[in-house]
Amino acid sequence: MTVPTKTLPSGAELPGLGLGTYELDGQTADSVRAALDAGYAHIDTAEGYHNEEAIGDALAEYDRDDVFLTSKVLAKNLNYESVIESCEASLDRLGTDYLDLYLVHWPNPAISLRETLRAMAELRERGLVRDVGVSNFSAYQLSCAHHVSDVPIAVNQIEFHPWFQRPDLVDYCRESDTVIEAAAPLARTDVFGDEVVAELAEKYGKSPAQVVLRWSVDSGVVPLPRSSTPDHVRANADLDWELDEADRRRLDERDRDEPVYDTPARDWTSDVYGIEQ
Ligand SMILES: NC(=O)C1=CN([C@@H]2O[C@H](COP(=O)(O)OP(=O)(O)OC[C@H]3O[C@@H](n4cnc5c(N)ncnc54)[C@H](OP(=O)(O)O)[C@@H]3O)[C@@H](O)[C@H]2O)C=CC1
Repeated sequence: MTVPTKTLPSGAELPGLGLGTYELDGQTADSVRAALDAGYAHIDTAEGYHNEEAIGDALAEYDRDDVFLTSKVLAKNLNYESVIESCEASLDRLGTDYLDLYLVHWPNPAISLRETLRAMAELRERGLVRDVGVSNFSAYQLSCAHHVSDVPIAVNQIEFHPWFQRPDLVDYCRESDTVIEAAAPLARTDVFGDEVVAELAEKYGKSPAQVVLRWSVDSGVVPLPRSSTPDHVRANADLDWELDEADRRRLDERDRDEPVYDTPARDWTSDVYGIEQ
């Protein structure tokens, strides 16, 4: 697989493709094994996915230092003590003594962002996490995070796929040196029905998933496709081919501003989420 890595503030290299694990349920450990055997070096989980123990079981069969491991703290656990406790509990369930990346799963305007990020900095200082970041933050919320944090905000994990390309948020992430990870990069299969995706899959002899993932990587984001089907896990790592520039641009033009999971009402603005927190 030819996927460029991204250098994070700690100096670590973030692999350019990761396995998503949301709702893998009983398939979690087998999917993680299939991914690591297929050459993935990056697993994305969260305390909210209730699968960290299964991931830990699978990881125990591999060299921990060969895997880039991300988890996330739930939005309800963003006060100082809860962030620390959540991270320690995730480490325990995952059977590891560090996370490569720890993310704030969703913003929570009821809890001080400064306090949350102070706890994230403490975790980094203690060596429990190597880099910290956020998820589902709007451009405004991300700018607040950069403003109040004592440690660099390495990543914003956001919904991103051909039907939901979020150009303003993507531009701000780039301007602020924040790596974008693509959650729901396959739009939970919805985008497979897009006529241009289908046409390009036919043209290149690839699956719609492979076309969308190749385009994601070419767009500069880090896709996190989830699959419970080992053949799909392996196929999604087949990125050793190229989309023509003109075809890539055709996919750029498929944006419909249409999320599969993002809730615009959660995109709080300055009224409730100010930098003075
Ligand atoms: N930070 C956040 O709030 C969020 C983070 N995420 C992260 O992003 C990851 C991916 O997003 P997710 O919402 O899970 O959905 P995806 O966009 O990755 O879509 C998953 C679906 O695609 C199918 N699929 C995967 N590969 C193929 C293939 N090659 N051919 C056919 N079908 C395929 C899977 O079915 P099958 O199992 O049969 O292969 C599954 O139904 C999550 O697991 C999570 O890690 C996602 C949402 C929110």
